[in-house]
Amino acid sequence: MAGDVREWHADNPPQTAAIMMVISDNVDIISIGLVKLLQENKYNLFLAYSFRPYQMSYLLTSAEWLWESLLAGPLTKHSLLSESESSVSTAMFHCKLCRFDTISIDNFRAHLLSDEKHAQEQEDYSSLQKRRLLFSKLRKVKQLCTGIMRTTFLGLEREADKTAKQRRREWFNEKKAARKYKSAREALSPLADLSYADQLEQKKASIMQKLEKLTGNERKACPNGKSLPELVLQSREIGGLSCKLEGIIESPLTNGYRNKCEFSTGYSVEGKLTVGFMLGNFSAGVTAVEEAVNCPNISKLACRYASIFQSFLEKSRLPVWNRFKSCGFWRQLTVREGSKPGVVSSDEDADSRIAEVMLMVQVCTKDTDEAEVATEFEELAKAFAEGARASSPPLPLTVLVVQDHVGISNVAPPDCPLRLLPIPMSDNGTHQDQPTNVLTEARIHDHINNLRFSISPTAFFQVNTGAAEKLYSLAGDWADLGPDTLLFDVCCGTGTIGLTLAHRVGMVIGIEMNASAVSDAERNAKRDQWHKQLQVHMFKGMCLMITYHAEYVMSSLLKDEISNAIAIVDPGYPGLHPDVIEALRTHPGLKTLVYISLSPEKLVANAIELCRPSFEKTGQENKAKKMPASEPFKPVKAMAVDLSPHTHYCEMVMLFNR
Ligand SMILES: C[S@@+](CC[C@H](N)C(=O)[O-])C[C@H]1O[C@@H](n2cnc3c(N)ncnc32)[C@H](O)[C@@H]1O
Repeated sequence: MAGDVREWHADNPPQTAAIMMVISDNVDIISIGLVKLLQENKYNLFLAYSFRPYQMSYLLTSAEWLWESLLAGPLTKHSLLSESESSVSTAMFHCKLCRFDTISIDNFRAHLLSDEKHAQEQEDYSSLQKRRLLFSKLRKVKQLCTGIMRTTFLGLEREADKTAKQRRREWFNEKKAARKYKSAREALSPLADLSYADQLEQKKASIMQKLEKLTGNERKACPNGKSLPELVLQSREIGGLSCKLEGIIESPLTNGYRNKCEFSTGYSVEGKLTVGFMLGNFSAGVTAVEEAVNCPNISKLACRYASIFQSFLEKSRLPVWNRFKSCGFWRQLTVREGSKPGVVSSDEDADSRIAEVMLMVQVCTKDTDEAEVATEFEELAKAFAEGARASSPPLPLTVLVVQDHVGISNVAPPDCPLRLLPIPMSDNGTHQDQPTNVLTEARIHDHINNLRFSISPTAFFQVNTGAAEKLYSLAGDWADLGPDTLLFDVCCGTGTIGLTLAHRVGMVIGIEMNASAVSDAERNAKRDQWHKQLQVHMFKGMCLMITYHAEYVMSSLLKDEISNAIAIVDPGYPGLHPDVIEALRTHPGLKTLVYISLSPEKLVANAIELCRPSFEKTGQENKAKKMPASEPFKPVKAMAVDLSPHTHYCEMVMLFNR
């Protein structure tokens, strides 16, 4: 029966005010299993039995009856053996032979003496006395529980007021929070079982929600008595959206499109040493690492390198990283791929786009013997080189680099020490002519709009090259560029946006905090292609890439005399710093802004600051509202761009002007 109750519970969202009646003579036996479940879910429980249980039940019941008296007629106080609110005392002694109940030990003794049948029971009299003591203790516990029940009843009444919808939502949220993925496919490609058209619909709907949210937040941000901002007024004509959503741009590839994959090391659910993906967050207690089986977004090449690394680790003398103890050696493998120029691959042969491969193995060399580390690195390079050659078709391997990171999480700072490992060319031990510990050549190349981009190990590069090309073209088209435009590429990474649009503007200034990405950007800008195409020279007027946090330099870069500036910002997850927003918003020469974001929530939060009307200060505003007097931006249009098929992520582009 306990099983039945559990099954019912599993099939039904918590019915906080549900009443459950248990009819059983074995309640004392089943109660241990049920007590936690029923208390946690605050079910309203009634018990009925044909005779009093030998032991009192620990269940918190609302009332208890003898079944016969329940059937005999209307419920009376007498027939109610236990009723939580009035705490009526229950019969404490029960004769199993003739089902005699009494609360008096003397009556019970007299009953036992009444005939021979009870002689045996009489012998147990002394044990009954002991039991009496126990029962009296239990009765106190029950009285205590009755008090708790009363409080629970008040809670139940309040709970009952909640709508079924609310309860259902809470139930699903709890389930979601407790969710642990069953497979790497579920964790990495949660939408893979939907058709691509359905995935796009889902993403579009989610972006529309964000646009509605922006309208709502702008309305809230407008002080009483002030006229509503234009975007709130115009939203009435477009279904509550803060601006029109033009649509969603599809990814050219839906399978094998990722050009960067980070594989963790660890142990699978079965305890097998694995190079793959964690099935959830470590902070949520998930530690299992599973192989990337059936994850359509990942290239076959990346999976092959993960499996070569896994075979190597099985033989290595050094341990894999232990997340609980924060110790171990081998931590992570990053596979980065560079694509050939102009190759249009299809979902079936997505790997045919790959021309160059960079492998970055993250280790923690702390407390490990240097000579042993050197030997292991040599064997690692050999394993990758041989594995790449033995694959069919052979895999490209351009750069092998080791990142030495001692931190707790695998996310290493960009200035973490890197070491370039020579890649053996063949079994006879000849090596590629590569210097060790010199990182000048630790780069692969990718192509966007037929331009070649250098990518160093820690530099950001969009993970879906084909879709990124569409994203940058859209940003360029919306930005309304001209030959005298000064284009600010804010958070420029390797300079992809600014450089792909440089031929359409007078000058590009890129701002990026990651020094090696800026060095890539400078190399990319200096290439012959730029000199020929644009007759530009670095730092002589056309393309300037600056290594700085945007918040420190934005206001000084936006000089007063600039009248034709356009900014394209792409800050990633953190969104724009308030100082950058203030600099952009308060410069009168900046009329157009294109915001690209993988985190539509952040975009919406920043958009509120960009579009909020500036009111005279009353001194009452909180810090977030202190925007110096300036003309607010208006959101003109938005577009979703799908850079991550099979996942929930979606890039959002929004055009603002004023
Ligand atoms: C989403 S990436 C975009 C890079 C580039 N626009 C592209 O598409 O390849 C965001 C970039 O912003 C940089 N970044 C983040 N916060 C920054 C800040 N406060 N100042 C300057 N750059 C920043 C990161 O290092 C990263 O390269």
